[in-house]
Amino acid sequence: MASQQLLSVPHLSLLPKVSPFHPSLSSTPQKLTSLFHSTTCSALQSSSTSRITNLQPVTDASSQTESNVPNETTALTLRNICQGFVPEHILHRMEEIGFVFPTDIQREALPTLFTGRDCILHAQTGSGKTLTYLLLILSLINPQRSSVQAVVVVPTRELGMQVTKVARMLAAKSTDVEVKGCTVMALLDGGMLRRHKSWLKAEPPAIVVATVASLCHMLEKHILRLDSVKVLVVDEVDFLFYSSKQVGSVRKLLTSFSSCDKRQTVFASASIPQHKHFVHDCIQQKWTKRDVVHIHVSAITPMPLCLLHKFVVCGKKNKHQILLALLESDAPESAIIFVGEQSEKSKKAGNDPSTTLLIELLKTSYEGSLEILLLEEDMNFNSRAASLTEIRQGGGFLLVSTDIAARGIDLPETTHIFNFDLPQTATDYLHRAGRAGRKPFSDRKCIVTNLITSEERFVLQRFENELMFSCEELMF
Ligand SMILES: Nc1ncnc2c1ncn2[C@@H]1O[C@H](COP(=O)(O)OP(=O)(O)OP(=O)(O)O)[C@@H](O)[C@H]1O
Repeated sequence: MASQQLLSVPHLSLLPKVSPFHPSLSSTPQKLTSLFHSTTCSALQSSSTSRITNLQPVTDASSQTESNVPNETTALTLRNICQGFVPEHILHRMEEIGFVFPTDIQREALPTLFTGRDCILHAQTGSGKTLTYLLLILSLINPQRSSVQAVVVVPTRELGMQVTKVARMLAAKSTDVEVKGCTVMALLDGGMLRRHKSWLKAEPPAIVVATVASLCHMLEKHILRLDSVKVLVVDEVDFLFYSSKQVGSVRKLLTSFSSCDKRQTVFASASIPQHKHFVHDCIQQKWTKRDVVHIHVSAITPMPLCLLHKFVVCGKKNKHQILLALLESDAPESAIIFVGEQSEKSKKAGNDPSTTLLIELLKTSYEGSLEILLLEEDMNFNSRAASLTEIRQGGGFLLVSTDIAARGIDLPETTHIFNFDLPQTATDYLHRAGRAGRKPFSDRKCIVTNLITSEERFVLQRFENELMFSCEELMF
């Protein structure tokens, strides 16, 4: 069967076409083994033991060491993996930003991606999937060509802005080398589409980061064409396929607006439910080529090990007071408080949404120093952008949000997550929790606390079973 064929050991020819001067070949044979081993493991089975140090028991969130940083003299670097594929000035920039050692997904996926194969990047939240696919894109772009050569599709404007920022940082024009930088366009819902139309016609950018609706609008109006696209990335692919209303447009994008034979296709997410089925669909539906590789890192522990999970059983009436008490006792450096979306029934009844009530409570009763911010779907795009900009300007924050902040948003300062309302599914729990613990080489433990009623205990237990983590009860 096709899917079995995919998961078999790759041929030696799948090894990256490394130049004889590649540093990985110039030193020890061990390094060649390491590159091959990564590719083999990834296509064969789930792997990754690189965070084994995190298995040690911990007691609190304040033990802040950096002991997971690889040994500088012996470890494989991102440069080792990318040299010969990614232009030197981009490697230089990458190191300047601080990306020196590969995370597990980068080490395992990049060699396979550089061979040109379609890949499904399936790795924990905060594991560095964005840099993985951006390095592939930057290895293929020709900045001299005036055409769209790579497209990254994202589910929300916020995630799109974040990916654009990282892409622009890496692809910026180099000052000391005569190399043209490549342009990155953010084609996102709520943006100025008229201005983008003129830009696309006058001088097409090399990379487009887009939300589905805005991208399809441009394609349908023939303002943008995907003929010269070498790589198409769909980030948070399971969300776009299974949870959003845009699945029809995503399918069209993958099959009608472009053909999988003419591009390299990359899907990324921390959660791909029934992934074997998904791989099968990818081939059957021609979303990818037949030899697509599913690269699954940390399959046994989908939940990052740096997260500690707790719960407090409380009544609906004293939830607010419990939250205030937790904020005082835990003293987070920065936190996200997730609240469920208001139901249609509650809206019709004219009730205030929980987010508004919570913000009011915090503004009047929270005595800490963190800045209180709100992010939810119903806000206009400018207010949404303002909230995230304020966060990114530094200083501690207390962000009250619906699930709009649950996917992809990277706020590495976040030390605590509070589920004021439980999420709907285990997958949603995974992504909410994963907004904390986003420093790949840090040993820092972050805390996820759930405020639940006694009837919700079994729901949380189900999430624990499904995601293989355990939650400790806090007594108040
Ligand atoms: N090689 C690296 N060295 C140091 N930091 C890195 C490296 N790669 C990525 N990071 C950092 O790790 C954080 C998480 O990366 P990223 O946002 O790509 O995670 P992700 O896998 O896409 O997570 P999610 O599934 O939640 O979207 C970011 O702050 C990023 O800058």
